[in-house]
Amino acid sequence: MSALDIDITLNTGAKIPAVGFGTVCFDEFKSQFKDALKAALLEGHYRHIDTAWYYGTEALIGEVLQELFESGKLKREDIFVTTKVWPSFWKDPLKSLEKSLHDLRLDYVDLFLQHWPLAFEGDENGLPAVPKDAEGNVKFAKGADYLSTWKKMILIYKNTTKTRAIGVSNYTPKMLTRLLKETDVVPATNQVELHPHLPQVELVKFCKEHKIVVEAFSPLGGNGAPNLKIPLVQQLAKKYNVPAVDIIVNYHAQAGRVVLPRSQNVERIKKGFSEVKLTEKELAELDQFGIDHPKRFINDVWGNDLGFEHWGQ
Ligand SMILES: NC(=O)C1=CN([C@@H]2O[C@H](COP(=O)(O)OP(=O)(O)OC[C@H]3O[C@@H](n4cnc5c(N)ncnc54)[C@H](OP(=O)(O)O)[C@@H]3O)[C@@H](O)[C@H]2O)C=CC1
Ligand SMILES: O=C1O[C@H](CO)[C@@H](O)[C@@H]1O
Repeated sequence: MSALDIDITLNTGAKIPAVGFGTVCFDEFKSQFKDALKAALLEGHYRHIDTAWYYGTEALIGEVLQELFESGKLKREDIFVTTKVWPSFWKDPLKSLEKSLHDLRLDYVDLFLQHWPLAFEGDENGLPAVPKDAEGNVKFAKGADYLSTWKKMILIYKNTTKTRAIGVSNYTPKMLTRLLKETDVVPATNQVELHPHLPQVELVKFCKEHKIVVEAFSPLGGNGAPNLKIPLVQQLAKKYNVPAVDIIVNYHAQAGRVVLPRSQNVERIKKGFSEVKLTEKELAELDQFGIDHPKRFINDVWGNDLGFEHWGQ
């Protein structure tokens, strides 16, 4: 059995495959990106793509999807596609979504996320993506409220067919509490950094209580996959006779979370991930590891004032 076959039900009733293909791609790997994605969809049997306007990979994804649809190797309904609106597009999430759909060559996405609870200055095309002043400080949009983007996303969700669900990313429980109080759509997901070094136990509990599916980004700890070296992860990999990456993937999938590993290595992608039945005790031990050894790997400067746990380590 493959972990890639596991589905999770969203609060819309739709199913989201528990494992999604992460599509952040650094420039030096862009030439390999299409081959990696094709391998993921055809040989790795991924059914879920996690992307964003910010990643600059949507046009490449669109080329691959068009080719696979036209050749009959894949149908639109076979895959779940997520995109996100970046803070520099905070005033006009519809324009951002339309740009993403154009590049992805799709009529709709399955999930549209607010990438960060932030608003940056930016022109009508969301540029520059990260505006900075002469001293190099990020230029936040003065007087902007991150919930205004969410409210506009609600209108897109209710009044168009361009997305089947909406959700958020990088929200804390405090921000979600405010969102739930002031608006009438519960986000389908909250995508956050989450792994055995950062189990975010309180956030996970909050989301479960409010039927918000948690999506774990940077599950391997980003470049170099440092989380694969965690002794407990290695120990469990030995016990179950699987690669360490399978322990990380199942840590999330088994707990009802989406997990978004990234790889540009075709051989790794083709292997997929076995389903491993970790015990409740082992899941709790993986959480406890992070409580004892908290570490966040994605420390983008614009998140400095968001009040995240263990920021800036
Ligand atoms: N909402 C948000 O704000 C954010 C969302 N994300 C999403 O999450 C995705 C994943 O997070 P990201 O930070 O990109 O990275 P990951 O945590 O998935 O780590 C990627 C690194 O792990 C390596 N790797 C992958 N598989 C293996 C393996 N089996 N053995 C050894 N090394 C491995 C990759 O190298 P190689 O390519 O050589 O395999 C790469 O260096 C993103 O692509 C994006 O879709 C990420 C950050 C923020
Ligand atoms: O989604 C995202 O990816 C980048 C790089 O990891 C991060 O800044 C952003 O939130």
